[in-house]
Amino acid sequence: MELLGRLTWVRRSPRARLGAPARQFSTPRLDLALAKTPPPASLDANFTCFNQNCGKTFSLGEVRYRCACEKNALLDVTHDYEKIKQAMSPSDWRALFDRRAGSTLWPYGSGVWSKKEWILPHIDNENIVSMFEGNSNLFWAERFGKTLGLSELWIKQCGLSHTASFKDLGMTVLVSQVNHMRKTGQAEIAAVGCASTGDTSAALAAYCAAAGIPCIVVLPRGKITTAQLLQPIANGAIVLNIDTDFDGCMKLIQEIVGEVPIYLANSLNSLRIEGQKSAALEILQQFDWEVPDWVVVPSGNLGNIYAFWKGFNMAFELGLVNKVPRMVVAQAHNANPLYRAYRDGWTNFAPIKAEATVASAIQIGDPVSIDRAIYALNRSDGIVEEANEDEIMDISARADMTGMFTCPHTGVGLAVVEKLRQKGTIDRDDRVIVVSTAHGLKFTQSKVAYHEGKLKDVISKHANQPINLPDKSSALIDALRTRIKL
Ligand SMILES: C[S@@+](CC[C@H](N)C(=O)[O-])C[C@H]1O[C@@H](n2cnc3c(N)ncnc32)[C@H](O)[C@@H]1O
Ligand SMILES: C[S@@+](CC[C@H](N)C(=O)[O-])C[C@H]1O[C@@H](n2cnc3c(N)ncnc32)[C@H](O)[C@@H]1O
Ligand SMILES: Cc1ncc(COP(=O)(O)O)c(C=O)c1O
Repeated sequence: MELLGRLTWVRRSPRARLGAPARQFSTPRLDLALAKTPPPASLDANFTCFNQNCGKTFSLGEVRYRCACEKNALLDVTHDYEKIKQAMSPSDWRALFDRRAGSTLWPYGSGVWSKKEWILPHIDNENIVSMFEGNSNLFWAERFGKTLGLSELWIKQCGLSHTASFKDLGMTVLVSQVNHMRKTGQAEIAAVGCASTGDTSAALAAYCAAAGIPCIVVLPRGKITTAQLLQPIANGAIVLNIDTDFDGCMKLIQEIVGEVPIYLANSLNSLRIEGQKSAALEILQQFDWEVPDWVVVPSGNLGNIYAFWKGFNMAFELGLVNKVPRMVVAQAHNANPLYRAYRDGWTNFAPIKAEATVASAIQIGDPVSIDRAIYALNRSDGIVEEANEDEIMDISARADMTGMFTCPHTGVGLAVVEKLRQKGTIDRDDRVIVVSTAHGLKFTQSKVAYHEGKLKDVISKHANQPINLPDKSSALIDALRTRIKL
């Protein structure tokens, strides 16, 4: 309670300092200035069974992760497209989103909450837990793109975020809904919990700490980076380190949430997908609502590929754009169950035991969102491609030498682009987006090992070592002359 009180104080402080009156969260006058026609309050969203033949719906206020049908199917948050169309024309929706992006207005300046009516329309603005996430840069990899024979390679830098991965986008939505349910007394939720390969737990811990909600994270011991482990520790989460892999942690957390009032925050929970889809809408905004040709998403549990497709498809179905890009799932060879199924013509999907990979956040062999991913790929003429350890680290090093600082997952995406370009699947003039899912600074261990030439199965062709020298200018100049013409 005390922390919740403090959050209110944080939000009030800028206005208080300016001597402004007490905070009005949903500021209708400002919203009017941002959108000539404010959307009606009647928009709403529900959980719907992902199995199209079932169609059961449930309130978002219910604690529920799967349908009640015999298939135990996943859920999807659904919106009434007719109501959205009636509320405003496509050009007015585009204008509203463009005006809000990056503005100072709570909560609409957030990249996620700037699309509130398409995400969680019903939630009270004062119950939203936001760190003004999203609005991440779309980096034009001009020099690096040329080396791959591409004129338009763009990197959506989702790692430029509060906890340094795309997980913030989904977690603001999930934790806001939990906060809303706790505040309105809709559900008894003692804590929120997740299994994680490191980034989900970091995001959950931060958003829970901001809201004053207890947080539990279940981690595969020794299989995440030091930076990722430190994040939930610093944010005061209860950190459970288990001698298993991510798939094992996922099973454990699902068993736990069935028995005690802990709310599940993995992307099995479709609320996460709703926030993550906002990054697709941002990409459209960043191209002035022109649709790119390819969007490549490094994937593990397969929630994010569906989230991106859903964002693009929503803009298409609602008439804001005229097509959906081709979606590409990029997997690490050591954790490639979807790639195997795709390669075999979708005849059979079988979970695997994922092996260790430098792309440790996607070391997942039994992806929960398998049905969502196949659905998205089938509807976007999608592709699955893989990259091995050497390919991941080699391309990451080459990209870094053109000014990036890639995490290994972004390396998987880049390696896949290189392969598809070499095969001629991607054309020279195609507009290609690689989703950078996390910040490279969370994954320094593998980068250091690469430059020291110590990584298993990797040839460090582009290793760059610091040159240790005595405290003498002549020694510096001699050393420089061995590297550049002076
Ligand atoms: C300085 S306040 C200005 C007041 C604002 N016009 C309003 O809605 O009342 C807005 C800025 O604070 C930021 N911000 C970040 N976290 C916030 C939070 N938790 N609550 C409110 N604003 C936040 C955003 O960067 C935003 O640009
Ligand atoms: C995709 S371009 C769209 C073209 C743009 N309207 C123009 O001025 O030509 C705009 C986006 O690219 C981004 N951007 C990042 N690095 C850039 C760079 N080096 N050159 C151009 N745009 C860059 C920003 O995120 C920006 O939102
Ligand atoms: C950095 C990073 N990239 C990619 C992924 C994969 O996303 P998804 O599990 O939704 O496929 C994750 C998390 O699992 C991640 O942390």
